[in-house]
Amino acid sequence: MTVPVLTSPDQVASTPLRVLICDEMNPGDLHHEGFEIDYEGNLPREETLRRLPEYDALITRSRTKVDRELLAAAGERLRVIGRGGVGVDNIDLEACSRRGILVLNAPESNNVSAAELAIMHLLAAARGLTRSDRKTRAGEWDRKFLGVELKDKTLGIVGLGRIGSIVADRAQGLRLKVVAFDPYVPENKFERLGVERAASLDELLTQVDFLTVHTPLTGETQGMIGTRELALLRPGSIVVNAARGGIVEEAALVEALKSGHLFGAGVDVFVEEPPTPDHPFLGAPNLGITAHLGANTFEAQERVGAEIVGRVLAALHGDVSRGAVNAPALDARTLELLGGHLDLGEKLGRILAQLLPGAHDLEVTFRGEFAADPAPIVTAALVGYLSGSTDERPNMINARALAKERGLNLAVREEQDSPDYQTEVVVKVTGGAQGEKQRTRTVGGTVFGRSPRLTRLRDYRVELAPEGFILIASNQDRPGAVAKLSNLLGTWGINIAGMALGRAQKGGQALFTLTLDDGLTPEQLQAIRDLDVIDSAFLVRV
Ligand SMILES: NC(=O)C1=CN([C@@H]2O[C@H](COP(=O)(O)OP(=O)(O)OC[C@H]3O[C@@H](n4cnc5c(N)ncnc54)[C@H](O)[C@@H]3O)[C@@H](O)[C@H]2O)C=CC1
Ligand SMILES: O=C(O)CCC(=O)C(=O)O
Repeated sequence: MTVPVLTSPDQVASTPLRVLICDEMNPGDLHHEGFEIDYEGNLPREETLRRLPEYDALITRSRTKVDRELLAAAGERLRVIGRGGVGVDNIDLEACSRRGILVLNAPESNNVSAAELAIMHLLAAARGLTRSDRKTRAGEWDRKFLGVELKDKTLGIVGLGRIGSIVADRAQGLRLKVVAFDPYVPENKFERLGVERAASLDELLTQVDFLTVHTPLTGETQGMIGTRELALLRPGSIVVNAARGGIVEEAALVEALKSGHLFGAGVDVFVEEPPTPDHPFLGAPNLGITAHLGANTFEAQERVGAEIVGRVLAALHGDVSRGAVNAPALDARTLELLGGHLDLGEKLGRILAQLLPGAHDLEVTFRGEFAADPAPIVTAALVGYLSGSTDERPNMINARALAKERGLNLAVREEQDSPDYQTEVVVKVTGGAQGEKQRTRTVGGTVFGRSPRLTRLRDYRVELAPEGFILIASNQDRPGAVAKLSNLLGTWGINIAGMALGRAQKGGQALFTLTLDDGLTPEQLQAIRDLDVIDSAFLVRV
C-alpha cells in the first residue's frame, strides 16, 4: 500500500491545478484560487479522452466510464477522480489504484432525491400512472383501471443503508409497515428506524406487498432478485429498482409482469445505459421507467456539485480525509513496521463478516509487543468486516467513519502477555437483537515473517494460512471423520491446501479447518453437512 503524494506546496503556488468536469451537474462557483476548473457538461467521450492529459483531476457522474482506455488516454498527470454521486461501478477502481489515482465520491448528497424517486415509482405503479398517461395521450379515456392503496400494506426493503433508511422513513409516513433485509446492518439501526428485520431474503419476500432494492451492485447482489425470488412475492406485488440495473434480473422482471404475477414495477436503472430501442422493458405492462434520474433534482445536483468539487480540490492539496474510495492512509514506515499485520487484520475481519454479519460490537485484543502502534490493525479489521456490503469500498481512511455510521461499536484491549506467539491479534464480534441471546464469533491470528496465520477460531486453537477458501467443520471427535471428509473432497477433485484440527477436550467437540484451492457449490457443502461424522460445516472465502 502506498499513499499517493498529490501535490507539493510549491507546485500549488506556481501552476494552477486543472480540473475537468465532463458530466452534467451543478458545479457551483468555479473560481477557486490556484485552480482552473473547466465545466463541460456532457462532453463527448472522444473529447474527454483527447483533453484529459492536460488535467490533474476529472469529475464525472455515472455517464462517463472510467476504464482502462480512459486511464491510458489520461497519461501521467491525472491524480484524482471525483464521482459526483454514490455508485462507483462506472469506475475501474483497481486500475485507478494501480496507477496511484485517488478516487473520491459524494455519497451523502443525493440520497433524499434517490429515496423520493423510489417512493414515486411505488406510487406510480400502484396507480397505473404510465399506463393511464399513455392511453389518455392516445385518445383512450380508460377509467376502468383499479389501482391499490399503500396504507396498511407491507413494504420490503433490501439494503437498509443511507437511501433504504430514508425510503423506510417516508414509507412509514404513508402508513406502510416496513420490513427490511440487510445482514450487514446491526439490530439497533432497525430498532431506531422502527423497521422489522427479516432474517433472510426469502423470509422478506414471502411477507411483503411491495419490494424495493437499495443495495450496491456487488457479486452478491447482482441478480439477487431473479425468477425464483419474484415467484416468492405475493401475487399482485410491486417491485421497484432505483439502485443499479441487474440487482433485479431484467428478463425475470418482464416475465413476472407479463404473466400478471406482479401488479406493476418501476425502474430507474438498466444493466446497459442507455437501453437499446428493443429493450424488453420498453414493452412490459405497467412498468414505469425513468432514465436514471434518482439524483436529478436541483437540490441534489447543487449538493453533489459542491461536495465533489470541494473534495477533489482538497485532495489535490493533499487532504484525502473526505470521500476517499480507494486510498490507504498510512506512511511507509508504519507499513514496514506492522508488516503483514494489516493484511492479517483485514483477513480476520473478512472471515468474521461471513461468520456473523451485522454485529453491533467489534473488539480487538492485541497480545504481545508490536513494533509500531497497532491501532491501524483495528482499522484494517474494520475494512475486512465492512467489505463487500457497501459501494464505498471500506479502506484505511473511511472504515472507522463507516463503522460509526453503521452503529458498530469498537473496543480495543491490549495484553502484554502473548503465551503462544510473539504477537497475536484476536478479533471478536457480537450481534443479535436487543433482549435476545447475543451471538459472538472470535478469530485470531499472528504473522510469520510477513505472512498472516490463523491461530484461533472460536475457542479452538488452529494454525493455518488464511488463503482461498476455508471450510470450517465441527464433529464429535470421532475417528474416521478426517478420512471421510477428504475422500469426499477428493471425489470432487478439490485440493486441500492446508488442514488444522482443534478440540476443546479429548472425545469432545472438535473443529476441522481446511483451506481449499476452490470453492464448494451449495450442494457440495450440503453433502458435507450430511456426512454422519459432521455436525456442522461452513465455508468462508478469505
Ligand atoms: N438511481 C440513482 O440515481 C441512484 C442510485 N443509487 C444507488 O442506490 C444504492 C444504495 O445507495 P446507498 O444507500 O447510498 O448505499 P449504502 O452503502 O448506504 O447502503 C447499501 C446497503 O445495502 C446493504 N447490502 C449490501 N449487500 C447486501 C446484500 N447482499 N443483501 C442485503 N443488503 C445488502 C449494505 O449493508 C448497506 O446497508 C446503490 O446501488 C447506489 O449506487 C444511489 C444514488 C442515486
Ligand atoms: O448522478 C448520477 O449520474 C446517478 C446517481 C447515482 O446513481 C449514484 O449516485 O450512484
